[in-house]
Amino acid sequence: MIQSNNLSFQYTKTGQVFGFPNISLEKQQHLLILGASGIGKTTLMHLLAGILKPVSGEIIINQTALTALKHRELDQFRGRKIGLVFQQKHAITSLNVIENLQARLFFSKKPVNHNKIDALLSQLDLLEFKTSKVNALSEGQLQRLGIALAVIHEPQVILADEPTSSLDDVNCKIVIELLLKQAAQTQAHLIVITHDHRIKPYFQNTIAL
Ligand SMILES: Nc1ncnc2c1ncn2[C@@H]1O[C@H](COP(=O)(O)OP(=O)(O)OP(=O)(O)O)[C@@H](O)[C@H]1O
Repeated sequence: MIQSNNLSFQYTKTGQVFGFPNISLEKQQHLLILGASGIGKTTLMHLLAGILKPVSGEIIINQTALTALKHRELDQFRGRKIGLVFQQKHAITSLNVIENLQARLFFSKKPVNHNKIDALLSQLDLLEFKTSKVNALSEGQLQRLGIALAVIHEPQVILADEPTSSLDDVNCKIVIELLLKQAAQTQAHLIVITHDHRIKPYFQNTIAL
């Protein structure tokens, strides 16, 4: 269950005040958040991930009020319960594919299960690149690694920032279907924040910023 009420945010004391619509998702429901460039989509994603603290309002994820957590508790909560698919690829370039996944599990304090890692890499068509260095991967492979890094620790919420906007129609379909499949496998909520209207048909719940 995810709920947000009366969320607002300001980057600086005299800067623009961002107000966000309330979110209410029941178990396993997904959400598409649409909005034009600069409207505050990434800001909202960072609030939902606990990276930014709202000026007012509250966010509750499966009985935990993010807004009541202290800095360290919030970091732990994010590390264990949230999976982030970033706009920019964020794998560690000095490590290979499997080492990146192991590092992610280490930071989440989750055990390394090699069968699970192989199964995920296989689903994402990355198994043969398991020992490849990140900078040897293609753009599409890097994007799929981004998804693997977001879901390997089986988060309760997958937050994806513009995962499809730079993709052609074929790859857009592949990526959104992969994200939905991963969410279904771990019974996670999937929240996609984007200006890409092509993925609207995949979501029952939509909010426009
Ligand atoms: N760290 C920051 N300090 C001050 N202003 C910021 C900061 N980050 C973002 N902003 C401003 O806040 C507004 C919203 O930014 P945000 O990145 O949330 O928009 P967005 O809807 O995700 O845009 P895009 O689709 O172009 O990525 C923009 O005007 C941006 O310049």
